[in-house]
Amino acid sequence: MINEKFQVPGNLSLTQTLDLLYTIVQNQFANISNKITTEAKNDKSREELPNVYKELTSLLHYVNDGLKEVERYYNIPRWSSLTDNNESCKNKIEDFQIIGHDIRVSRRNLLESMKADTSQSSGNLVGQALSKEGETPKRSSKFFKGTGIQVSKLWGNNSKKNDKLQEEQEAHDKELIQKAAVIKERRDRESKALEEMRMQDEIKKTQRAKDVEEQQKKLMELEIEHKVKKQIMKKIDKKRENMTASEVLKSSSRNKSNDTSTARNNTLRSVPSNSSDSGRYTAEQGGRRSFDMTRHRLTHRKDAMHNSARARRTSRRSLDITRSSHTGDSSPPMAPSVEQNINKAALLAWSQHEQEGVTRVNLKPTDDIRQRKSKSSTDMKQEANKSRLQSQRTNPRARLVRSQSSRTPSNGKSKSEEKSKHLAKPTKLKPVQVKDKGKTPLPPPTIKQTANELQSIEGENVERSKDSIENIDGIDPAIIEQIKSNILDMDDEIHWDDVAGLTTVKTSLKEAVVYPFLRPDLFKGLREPIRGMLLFGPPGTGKTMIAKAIATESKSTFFNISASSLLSKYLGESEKLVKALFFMARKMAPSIIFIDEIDSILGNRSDNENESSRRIKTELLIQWSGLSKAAVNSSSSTDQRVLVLAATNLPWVIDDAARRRFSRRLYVPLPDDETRLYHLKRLLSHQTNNLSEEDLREIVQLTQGYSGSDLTALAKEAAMEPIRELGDRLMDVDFNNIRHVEKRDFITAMETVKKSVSPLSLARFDEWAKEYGSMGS
Ligand SMILES: Nc1ncnc2c1ncn2[C@@H]1O[C@H](COP(=O)(O)OP(=O)(O)OP(=O)(O)O)[C@@H](O)[C@H]1O
Repeated sequence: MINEKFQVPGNLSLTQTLDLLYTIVQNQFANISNKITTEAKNDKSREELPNVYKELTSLLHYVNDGLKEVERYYNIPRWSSLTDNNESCKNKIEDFQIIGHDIRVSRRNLLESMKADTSQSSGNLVGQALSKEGETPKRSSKFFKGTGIQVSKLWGNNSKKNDKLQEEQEAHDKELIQKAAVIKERRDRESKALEEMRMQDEIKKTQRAKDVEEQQKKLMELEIEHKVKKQIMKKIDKKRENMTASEVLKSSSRNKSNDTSTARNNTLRSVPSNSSDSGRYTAEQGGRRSFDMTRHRLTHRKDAMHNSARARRTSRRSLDITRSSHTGDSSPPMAPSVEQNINKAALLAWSQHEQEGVTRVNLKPTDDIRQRKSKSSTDMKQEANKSRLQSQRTNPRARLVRSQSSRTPSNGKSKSEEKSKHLAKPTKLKPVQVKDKGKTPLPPPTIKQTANELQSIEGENVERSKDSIENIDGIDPAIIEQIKSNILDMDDEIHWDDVAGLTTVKTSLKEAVVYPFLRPDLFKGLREPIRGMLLFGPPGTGKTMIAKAIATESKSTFFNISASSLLSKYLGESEKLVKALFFMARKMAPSIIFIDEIDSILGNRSDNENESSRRIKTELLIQWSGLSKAAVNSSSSTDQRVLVLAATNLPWVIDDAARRRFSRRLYVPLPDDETRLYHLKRLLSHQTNNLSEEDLREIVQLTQGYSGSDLTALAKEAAMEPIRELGDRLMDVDFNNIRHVEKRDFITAMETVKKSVSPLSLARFDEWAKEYGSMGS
């Protein structure tokens, strides 16, 4: 290889060619270096050293010629100008200088070692070596001219055997070696600096990550601290409220004064307001409730706060009175610990009395306190029983849920009065068990009785809520108006009988929606009603009709929405509308929010989706989820009776997130023979006709694949035929003289009204129904 000349491969760039040459030289030099180490150790092979020296010189020639070839091939006038713009070339040239330095050093060392051998032996190794050197290249290179270095000087060697030349060469070698050493040093420095920079970067990165971690930790700690504080504050507040209530009760029962009895009443009122979640309500509250729940809640909360504050003031006063009357002097108030004990005892007595109807106190206070406590708890028990009985008398809903243990007979009031009390029912009620010892409980009401009572209450609610939608607190009246005019559907009354066929669909809907809405008492827990149902199928199969029929049959408020009724030209209005819609639906429960063509609102998300429709979609999904959450967290049956019912002809377009929320997906298929017959009969029932059962069956056969709406259109078209025949006589003809509709009219109409659903789309519906839905017929 060394004796050959380097050839520039045509397909490489300059840098690649330099790389190739460098790799060849590097490998050759590595081989020669190996030889030097092995041969220098072996006496016999030392004779080979001159050859090795020659190889080193040839390698220098090879590099020299190779670089000249590169110069020629790439037409490089000056290496220095090239390297100014080309960093990688510059580095490569430096690499050549370094390897040149290494080759020269090895060659010099080898020469030294041969000189030493010559002085010892008779042979002249140096002479041999020098005589074996190749010829000095004749053409000088411009290589390194800019830097004052010339290839001829860098790589050339003196083939002259005289010492002078040799010395010159050595001096030159030294110079080059020094230069190469400088380059090497600079490179080392640079790589060291680079390494340092990299290390510093690493340190900075690690430090930054640590800082972020610490900040997150601190934030988390702060959050936890905040939460804990909040919980503690809540507990303290609750305790304080309860304590105040019990204090007032205690003192009022003892003093029996007018002032303290007012405080007691107020306190009794305020207790449930603070613990409305527990679902206990007093009779006064129930009686006072207006139907407008939101306003009522706000007013009630205000009242409760007011009463509670008054109660606290009164209780403090009454506690002082009690204290002074008990001690008989005007001594300073009791030490806080004793006061706390009294409070605790009263609180415990009150809560246990509430739960069990018996007094049991676990604290062990002083005799004095014990006396007061037992007395007050007995008083409290009587008070609570009294108030409960009163509550049962005045609050029918409360009586209803409590009637299993104690039924109070009607107190002779008129039906309308009773109804008005029904309307004033509280939203959240839980059965409160009162142990009336010694009394035989009346038999529980039958399911039918309970259902009837519930139904009458709920029916009244719907009526009232429809009247009072003008002013629902918290909703912009303009939005209410929009919902009322565009969405709330109060006109159409469609019953099951109006919908032809679809028995399976009807049965499923009755089970999933109608019965749970009518009998919320039966459909609780696992049986709780679903909150999302999808009706899908070809167009005109009666999906909208079914939705309306559900609303009628379940006595629900029907909100009928579509994409157009939701889209508002004002930014952000649509979301408000959606929010208000769900809010109203809850208020007016049982309700059905029917979304026709849901694919246009909740279709698959895409990149080119319009921003406002994306926002509506998100709001709709949020509100829908909120409905489920409200139901889960609520003990009230009304909250649970809001259903999102949707219809689509393109179920496969619906977004996955929306599809998931439809617990049931019912296929509403094309009508079968029997359904078409039933539908035809219903359509013709208001039209004079001569069609026999046989004619009808024939038409049914001819209308295979017709949808419900196709059939309606066909019947309308057929009914027009006798009129068309009249032509201009139409204006004078007597109604009774118009001929009846006949089979031939249907045959003629079939030429105009054809089926609208293609077999291909039917196959697609079947496929989707198999995968995601349930079949209906
Ligand atoms: N099963 C049916 N019983 C009685 N009438 C039906 C039935 N199916 C369809 N129709 C008739 O077709 C008309 C359109 O029905 P409807 O709007 O309920 O269909 P749809 O499935 O909601 O259609 P789209 O998917 O196009 O909204 C109804 O007004 C009714 O006259």
